[in-house]
Amino acid sequence: MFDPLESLSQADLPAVWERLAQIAEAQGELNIRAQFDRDPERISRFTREAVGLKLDFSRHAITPESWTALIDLASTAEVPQAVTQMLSGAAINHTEGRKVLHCALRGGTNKSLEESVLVAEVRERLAALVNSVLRGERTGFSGEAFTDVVNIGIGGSDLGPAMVSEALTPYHQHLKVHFVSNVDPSHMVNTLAQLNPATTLFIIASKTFTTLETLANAKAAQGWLQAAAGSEQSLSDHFVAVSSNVAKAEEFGVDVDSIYPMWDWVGGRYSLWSAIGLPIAIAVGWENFNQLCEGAGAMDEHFASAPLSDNLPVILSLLEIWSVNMLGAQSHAVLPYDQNLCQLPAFLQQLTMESNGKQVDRSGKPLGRASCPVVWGAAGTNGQHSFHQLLHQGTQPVPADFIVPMQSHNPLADQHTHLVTNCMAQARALLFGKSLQQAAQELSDAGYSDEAVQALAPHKVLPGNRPSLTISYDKTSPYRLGALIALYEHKVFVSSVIWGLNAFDQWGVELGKQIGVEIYNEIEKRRSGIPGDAAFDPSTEALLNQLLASEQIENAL
Ligand SMILES: O=P(O)(O)OC[C@H]1O[C@](O)(CO)[C@@H](O)[C@@H]1O
Repeated sequence: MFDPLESLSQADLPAVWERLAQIAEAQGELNIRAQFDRDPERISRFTREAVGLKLDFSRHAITPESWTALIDLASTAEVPQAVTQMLSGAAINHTEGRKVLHCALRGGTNKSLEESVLVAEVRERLAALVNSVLRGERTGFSGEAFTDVVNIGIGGSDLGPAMVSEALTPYHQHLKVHFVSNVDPSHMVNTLAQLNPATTLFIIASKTFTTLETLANAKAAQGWLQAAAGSEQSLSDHFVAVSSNVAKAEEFGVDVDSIYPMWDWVGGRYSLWSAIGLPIAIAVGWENFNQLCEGAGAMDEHFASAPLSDNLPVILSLLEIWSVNMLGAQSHAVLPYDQNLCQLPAFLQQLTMESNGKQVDRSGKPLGRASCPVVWGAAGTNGQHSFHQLLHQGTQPVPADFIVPMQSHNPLADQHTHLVTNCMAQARALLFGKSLQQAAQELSDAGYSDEAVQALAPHKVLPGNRPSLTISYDKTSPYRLGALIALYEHKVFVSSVIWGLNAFDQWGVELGKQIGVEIYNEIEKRRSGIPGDAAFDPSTEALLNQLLASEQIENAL
């Protein structure tokens, strides 16, 4: 198994890790607030801007000394060399022998790649499809224009397109886009209940075209349409497929002219820029989809060329490394103060945790240190009325990313000002907290007895000193969103280089799929009275028997 990143000479890394550990130990729990008094330059020292995204990381538990050592870590890990390898098309996904070229889908920093030709061809076909659907030229079996599009896909073939489509709601054209991912029949049934078969277009999105959930849902869609159209009608205009497995899509029954290829050098969770982004392009129109890709392309340029200390993805990664490996953070909150970005945390969960949730290094040896934190979050201000309690008073500090546009697409009275001020207030409350003395003073000012003050005050203490950063920008436009997503994609890559792991495979998801097939086959046998030959653990057996018994009860009714 050839690994192009083996050429990185990271021999001095252990010494830099050691130095970081010493700094962290000497620092202890850094009083972040005090750093602002000590260093009047702190804001400018720890704020950077690129592609219209302003990153203020002055509220993280870093000092000029630890920051210099962190930059040294990125440099000693040869991050710039790894970036060059990725962008030039080296097969850095070495466990699958694949290149990692999602950047080539959005212009690419390396225009001479042979893959760019393929990208251009497919984009031309996609633009034609999007325009014909939006203009009502491609029609369904009744000759009526499509009004609704259902994307059937899961994981990377769902989360990115669904998140972006919702994020860009203000740019929507006239077609409604729906997403069905779960094999739970309720997802498909609930979606179809709102739709007219004659005017519904389905996109079957699956890189492999072997994913159980997607194939089951695609079959259900075929049945639903056929039942409505009658068997003599051709349904070919109702189906489009996106896949790197064109033969399988054709075998399924999709017309070859309606199959849009992607390639094994695009990872599923990095694929929204490929034909997998088709539902986005139909939702917002081709020009806006292009803008999304251009914003990402601009972030690629920044990533490839900015010095480490000004490089936004590198900075996000180093803050993650510091928080996880030196301060012991086990989770990371993402808090977009933009309702349209409410699916961003779910998207970042797959991007981050499927990429870096790994325990061995590139050569298969145990990492020996923590890797990816648990990523979670929700749109503000909703999260404030739910889990922010834990952020403020829980026993584990959770570094938080606040993401906030300064302008709304929907000016409505003073609501956007309230939204942004809440974002500012949360970051400030996390940092400053409330001391026991302040809590006691507030209570006695409110007229509580001394006894009540003593009893209540500890419950009202917020320790503060909890790290956060802010990414602020003008407005959630396609271009800005493209840059934001690419920022996080590259952050994940930088962390993987520093941890020394492969961010682009996902072997951990396979075992559950295999066992699922074994259990399903066993159920089929037992249902048809054939004695089962597989023996599972008692807990699985108990559930399996419960399922069969409940089917018998249902059948008897
Ligand atoms: O696009 P496909 O091949 O259907 O895969 C869907 C998703 O399934 C996974 O392989 C995980 O099961 C993801 O990596 C991927 O995004």
